[in-house]
Order: sequence, then C-alpha cells, then structure tokens
Amino acid sequence: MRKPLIAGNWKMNLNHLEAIATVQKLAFALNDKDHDRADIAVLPPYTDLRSVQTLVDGDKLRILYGAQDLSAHDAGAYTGEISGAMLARLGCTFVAVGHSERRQYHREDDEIVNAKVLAAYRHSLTPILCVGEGLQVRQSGGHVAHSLAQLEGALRKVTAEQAASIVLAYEPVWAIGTGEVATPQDAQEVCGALRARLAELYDGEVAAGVRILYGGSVKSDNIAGIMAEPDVDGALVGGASLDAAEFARICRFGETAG
Ligand SMILES: O=C[C@H](O)COP(=O)(O)O
Repeated sequence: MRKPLIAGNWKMNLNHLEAIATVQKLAFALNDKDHDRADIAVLPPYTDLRSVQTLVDGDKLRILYGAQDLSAHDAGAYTGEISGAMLARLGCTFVAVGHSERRQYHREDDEIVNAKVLAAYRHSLTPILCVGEGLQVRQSGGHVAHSLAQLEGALRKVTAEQAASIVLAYEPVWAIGTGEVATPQDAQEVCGALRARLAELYDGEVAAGVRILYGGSVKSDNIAGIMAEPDVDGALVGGASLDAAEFARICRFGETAG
C-alpha cells in the first residue's frame, strides 16, 4: 500500500523566521491521525533548512522536510551551489529535481535533471522528480509522450533499487500558480501512464510501489477529487502551502480535523 505524500514547495518565499512560524503553526494544526494517513513534508528555501531542522528535531515533529534543488556535483569550486551531502547533513529526506521553474528559468534539460537525480541517490536523498507539459504541448495532445520522455531522460543509469524509492510529481506547467487546476481525469491519465512506463523500464513491483503526486493549483477544495484517482498518491503544493492552516486542510484531503 502506498502511503500518500503531501509536500509543500515554498519556492522562493518565507525567510527563516517566517519558516519557523509556519512550521510551528502547521505542527499545531496537524494531529497523529493526519500523520498516520499521509507523509507530510515541506520544501523550504535553503536558508530556512537549519531553522526547520532545529524545530523538527527539538520538538520531535513528524513533519518531514527537504530542498527544492541540489547540485549535480558533490563538492568543489561550484560557486552558489548546494550539494546533496550538505542537504543530507541537515536531515533532509527529500529533494525536488527538475521542477518546471528550474527547467524554464535555469535551462535545466533532461541531462542535468538526470545528473541531479543520481546526485540525490549518492547522498541517500529521495528525489521528487517533476515532469509535465506546457500549454502548447497539452493543446497539441502530446502531454503523455512529453511527460514520459522527461521521465525516461531523468532515469538514465538509475537502478531498479533506486527507482523503487523515487517520488514522481506530474505538474502540468499550465496549471502551476494559475488557478487552472487539471481535472482529476487529466491527472490520472498522465500519472497512470507514468506508472505503466515504470513497469516497462523496471518491473511491476517497482511501479506499484512508487508514489506519484499531482501538482498545480492544489487547494483544500480540490484535493479530494485528485486523491480519489487510483494512480495519484498525493500532491506537490505551491502557493497554498504557504498558509499553514490551508496546507493542513490539504494534508487531510479537505476533510475537517478528526
Ligand atoms: O511545486 C509546486 C507546483 O509548482 C505547484 O504550484 P501551485 O500549487 O502554486 O500551482
């Protein structure tokens, strides 16, 4: 059985003081039942990670955390880069790789994304590999092929053992930050195709165990429909994860606290 994962990608928002306040509010809003039902994670900016680590460790919180990116390199003269080793040392569980904003604004192609996936594994971090098509590709009907090509490009030299622990996130670019959420059927179509391709690339057992998230304008009033789809195992939430109360509602799939 796949345990759902709800991950909040804060993007370039919230300084370390705001991060502390947000995680405290989130911890207060969540109960053990919520954590039993879904893994709950935040992906703050690098500069917040130490503060989040201190809070999570000190208060023994069940909130997981990770980074939004990492270097493809492990150490050395790479000004401005952050290595997987540094993130692992800060207790990160996850690292997002290949987010469409990295692909778009930092020209990250499949080769770089693949190198970053491999770097994450070298440091025992779980990659949250993001794939998804832009509006033009969607309108031309090429969205499934596009997402599958990104998946295959990112998984070169990734072993079955490594692939078994990956998290995938299908994020149609036209739905990110636009309020234009994909329908549950749109999400299922691509998430189902991603799982089927994992079975071809590896085997059925690997494919059946991998968590596949949907991302793009997820809110507490649309999460339930998305979660009802058989191949959708959670959400990668952007804007709505900055509000701890709203993110907590998303973490319980839009239901009221139990
Ligand atoms: O990583 C998160 C996605 O980019 C979704 O962002 P959003 O929820 O603000 O649309």
